[in-house]
Order: sequence, then structure tokens, then C-alpha cells
Amino acid sequence: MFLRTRGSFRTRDLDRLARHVSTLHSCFDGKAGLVLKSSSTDIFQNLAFEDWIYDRVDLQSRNLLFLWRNSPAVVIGRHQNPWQECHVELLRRTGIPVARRRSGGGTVYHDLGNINMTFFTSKKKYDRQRNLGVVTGALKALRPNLDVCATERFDIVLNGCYKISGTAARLGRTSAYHHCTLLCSADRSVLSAVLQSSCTGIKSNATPSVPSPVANLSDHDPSLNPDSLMDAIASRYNHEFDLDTPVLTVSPGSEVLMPGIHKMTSDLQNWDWVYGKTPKFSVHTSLTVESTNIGLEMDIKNGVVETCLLDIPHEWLPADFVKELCASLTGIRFCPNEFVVAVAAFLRTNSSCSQHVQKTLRLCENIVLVM
Ligand SMILES: Nc1ncnc2c1ncn2[C@@H]1O[C@H](COP(=O)(O)OC(=O)CCCC[C@@H]2CCSS2)[C@@H](O)[C@H]1O
Repeated sequence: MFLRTRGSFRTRDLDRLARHVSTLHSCFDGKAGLVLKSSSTDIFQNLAFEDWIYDRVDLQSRNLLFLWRNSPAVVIGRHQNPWQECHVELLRRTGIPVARRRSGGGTVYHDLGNINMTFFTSKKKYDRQRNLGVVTGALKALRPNLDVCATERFDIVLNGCYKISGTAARLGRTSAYHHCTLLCSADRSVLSAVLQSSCTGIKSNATPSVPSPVANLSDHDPSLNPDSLMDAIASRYNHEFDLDTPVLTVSPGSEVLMPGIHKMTSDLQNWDWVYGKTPKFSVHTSLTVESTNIGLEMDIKNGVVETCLLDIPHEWLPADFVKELCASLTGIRFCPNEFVVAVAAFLRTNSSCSQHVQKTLRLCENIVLVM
């Protein structure tokens, strides 16, 4: 039946497929530990791979290290506000994605010059200082003169003050993971540009990040590169956990190897997860449009505008018109697409005067920049 409905499969393909499936399972079966390296640089695929391992692999009697890197991306913590943490408008313009991870903590920037490590264990064996010891041990094995140490808040700092690694964790009933970054040669000008809010006047209880001066390891020693660092970390991990495992490359895009991973990936990409999960917040800001001062107040819950108030001089736009405009913005997602559609629909039914239309468009050009 399976073969008939999918005529393109041949016995040879099925054999190969079966071999792959058993390969992945045999990777885990009977092993006390594994080191896996991602073949993907897609932030959503790599975060989904973490979810898949956490949900589907029995971590009670094994340790697992996952090494991965991403194309440029901003990664916010589970309980954070992207509009507060990053320059959402610049990210949209440059096509750099924002991802919300399932662990708590602050916002970091990733690119191919940044390494990520995920240490999976049982909850009982979860030990962040031990894991960070693997990282600092690997660095010292590579370059004995490097001054690196882990701090009380589980950062790793270079020369006593420059952050090169940040940590976050997810703890379940029986399983856990600790993941951390390592800055080797990331683009620091992009890092600081994207980790600046484009929206002033946000009030919220979301977890704030703790900004620090950062450095790249390659600033200290230009011969250090991500591949040699990952090899050194893998061998130090083997040493620390008394293992003898090679680094296995895995493809987190493979539904065949990891059934269910596509759904996990698309859940992480969904607007409702990335933006909609933001804890309730409000924006109180002022805009200057054609030399007129305009106050904007919005309450946003689950990413949706709950209330909207625009404080506009009556001589600039009539009060009834503004009231109707605010009403039409209530209930939309706090995002440019829905905003533009709502304003266009509003103007179609309320556009008796071309001056009002022009002013509304200019006002909306300014509002869209905070979204
Ligand atoms: N890549 C990277 N590595 C280290 N530090 C960074 C990085 N990007 C930004 N920063 C600095 O850390 C603060 C935020 O520090 P804060 O302590 O608030 O948050 C963190 O460290 C979170 C680390 C999450 C690690 C996960 C591992 C895999 S997926 S992401 C930011 O404002 C910058 O100053």
C-alpha cells in the first residue's frame, strides 16, 4: 500500500531509508554518551533538534553534546519581549530572523563566528559549571595562555571582563539541557546594532537581558577558528565524561531520521510563538509627524493590540476620525502586515478628505517603525 501510493520509492530506497533510521537509533542505543554536530545553520532547525532530543530521547543514562552554528540570527529567551530586546525593524529590513528559544534568560546574537553547545543530561546530572569547565578546559588545551574563566552567573569571560559565552537552560521533570554560546569571530558591529530596541517607551515585566562588553576569541588569537574550537570541545567532553565517541554529523532537517521534527521547526517559526508569546506589555511613546507632536499608547497582550490611544491635536486630525482609526487598530497583531491592512481598510471607509488621508499615511509610516 505504502509502495503503491508513493510509486517513486523502490526497495533500494527503502533499504537506505531503513539503514538511516536504524543509524540514528543505533547512535543512541546502548551508548553512555554521544557528540553530535549539526549540518544545518538554520536557527529554527537547530532549536527544533534540541526540542526533539529533549522530548524523544531517554536521557536517564546518557550524556549528549550537540554542537551547532547558525547564519545570522537573534535568539531571545522564552519569557522575553523582542521589541524590547532587539531592533525588530532593522532585523526585518536585513532579513535576520528572531527566534524564541524554549529556555529562559537573555538575548544573544548568532552568526557563523559563534558556536553553540547543548549539554543534554538527566535532571540529576545537570551541572552547568562542569559543562563550562569542558569549554574553558578545551580553550586552555588549545591556547594555554588564554585568560578565560566561568563566572557565578555562568558566563565565560576573557581577560576578566569580556563576555565570550552566555548560558541558558531548560529543566524538565527528568531531563535537562544546558546550552551556551562561544564567540569566536562573530560580527560585533551587527551584534550591537541588532541588540538595540527600535521601540522606545515599552513597559513590561518580561525578563530583561543583562548586556555586557563582549569579545571574540579571534581578537585575542586570530588563528583560532570555529572548527578547531568545536574539535577541542568534543575531545575535552570525551575526556571529562570518560567517553570515546567520534563527532557524528546530523541533519536536523530530516523528518525520516527524526519523525515530527518538521512540525517542531514550524512551531518555532510561527509568529504566535516568536512574537505572540511575549508577556503583556504597553508602549507609551511620542512621534513627531510634520512638526506635530503625537502621543501613542498601546496595550499588547499575546502580541495583539488590546487598546490603542492616539493623542493628536484636533486641528491636525479631527477627534472622531482619530477615534475611529484607534478602534480599527484594536484587535490586530502588533505587526506591520496587519497594521497596514487595517489602515488601508479604515481609509477605504473613512476617506472623505484627501488631507486626512495624507496625514494618516504619514502618521502610520511612523507608527510602523515601532512594530
Ligand atoms: N553570542 C553571544 N555570546 C555571548 N554573549 C553575547 C552573545 N550575543 C550577545 N551577547 C551579550 O550577552 C548579553 C545578554 O546576556 P544575558 O545574560 O542576558 O543572556 C545570555 O547570555 C543568554 C545566553 C543564551 C545562550 C543560548 C545558547 C544556544 S541558543 S542561545 C547581550 O546583551 C550581549 O551583551
